[in-house]
Amino acid sequence: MPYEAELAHALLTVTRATLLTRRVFTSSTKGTLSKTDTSPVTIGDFGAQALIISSLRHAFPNDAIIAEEESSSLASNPTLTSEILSLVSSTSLSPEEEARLGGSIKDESQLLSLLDMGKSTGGPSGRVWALDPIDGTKGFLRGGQYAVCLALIEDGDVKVGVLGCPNLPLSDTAPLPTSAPDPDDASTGVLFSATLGGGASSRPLTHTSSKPQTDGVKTIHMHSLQPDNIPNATFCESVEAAHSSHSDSSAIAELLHIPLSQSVRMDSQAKYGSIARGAGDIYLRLPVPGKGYVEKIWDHAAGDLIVREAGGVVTDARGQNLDFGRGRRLEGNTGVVAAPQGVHDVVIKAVREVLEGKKDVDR
Ligand SMILES: Nc1ncnc2c1ncn2[C@@H]1O[C@H](COP(=O)(O)O)[C@@H](O)[C@H]1OP(=O)(O)O
Ligand SMILES: [Mg+2]
Ligand SMILES: [Mg+2]
Ligand SMILES: [Mg+2]
Repeated sequence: MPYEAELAHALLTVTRATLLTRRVFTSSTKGTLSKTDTSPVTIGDFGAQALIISSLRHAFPNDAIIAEEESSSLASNPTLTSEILSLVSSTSLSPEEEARLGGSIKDESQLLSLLDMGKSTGGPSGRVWALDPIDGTKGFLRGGQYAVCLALIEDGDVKVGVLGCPNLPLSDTAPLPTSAPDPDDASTGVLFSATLGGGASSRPLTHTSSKPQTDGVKTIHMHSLQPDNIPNATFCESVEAAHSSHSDSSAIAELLHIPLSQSVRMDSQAKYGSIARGAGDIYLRLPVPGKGYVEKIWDHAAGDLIVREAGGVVTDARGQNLDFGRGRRLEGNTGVVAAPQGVHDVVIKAVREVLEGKKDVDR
């Protein structure tokens, strides 16, 4: 199977990092800092990024990396740096698995230099890994959903995508969660993955060295929805109204005769994983007027491939494919609309009708 080695590595490194973030999630102190753009970052984000970059440098030394965080956000904070080092030094993987990932991080200076190895500018050619060590940091801090996201992009196309979603139910048939998860519940925690042309899968996040990662793997599919049954669809969107316009999504739902009670708000790329396994149907991310926000590739690459491989279509709000070959951001796209193949056209028509009806608004 093409990209088999890359997928196996991505699954293991995302597992190790997600288990680290879970330890921070359940701890009372998360070492939260505010970045220059005022968004939050925690020792969980830094720890997960350093571990994943370290393993990628070990296994694929010639590949470029684009990652969200950088060491300057730590603002030379020695207390937090040493907390992160102790966090990355404790592992629940076996010695063999640790060896596959290149082992642990030696000291603070290695930790800081690894954090800064995700500064590639990307572009239309070559291999680049896109990493979001914690997507949905606000959800992570609120006790809600978050995801550890890693994708391999080659010549602008996503070839491998893995999402670690520690707070989603393991069961593919469980409904979209609407309340805070119980992190101690053994039926919580799932990994989603896909390779281009190889389909999409889910598997348990719970990991012990005696339980290989091939245990519990299931192929996942979106619901096959047709225009006639759109009113039965469930849609999901960001919790944060600053990230996706809630008023536009309500207007679109009304046009499609989808009751608003069928909307679920959750943080992070857990939305992509949820619709890919049929625990929801449509993901709407609608530009907020006046913001001019350009989406980052690490917020979408893995989810885009997982949904497409599960039988969905992912475009921006104008119906254009997401273009991952334009650098660190999705410079050619605005918003995201992900839906099953059978209804994506109808959903885009409604999205355009609502957004174009407000053309006078700066967006
Ligand atoms: N104005 C914005 N519009 C859309 N997405 C945003 C905006 N500001 C931040 N984000 C990003 O949205 C992602 C979370 O999405 P969701 O709300 O669906 O969970 C985060 O990665 C966050 O980036 P950041 O890391 O800078 O906070
Ligand atoms: Mg993110
Ligand atoms: Mg993040
Ligand atoms: Mg962030």
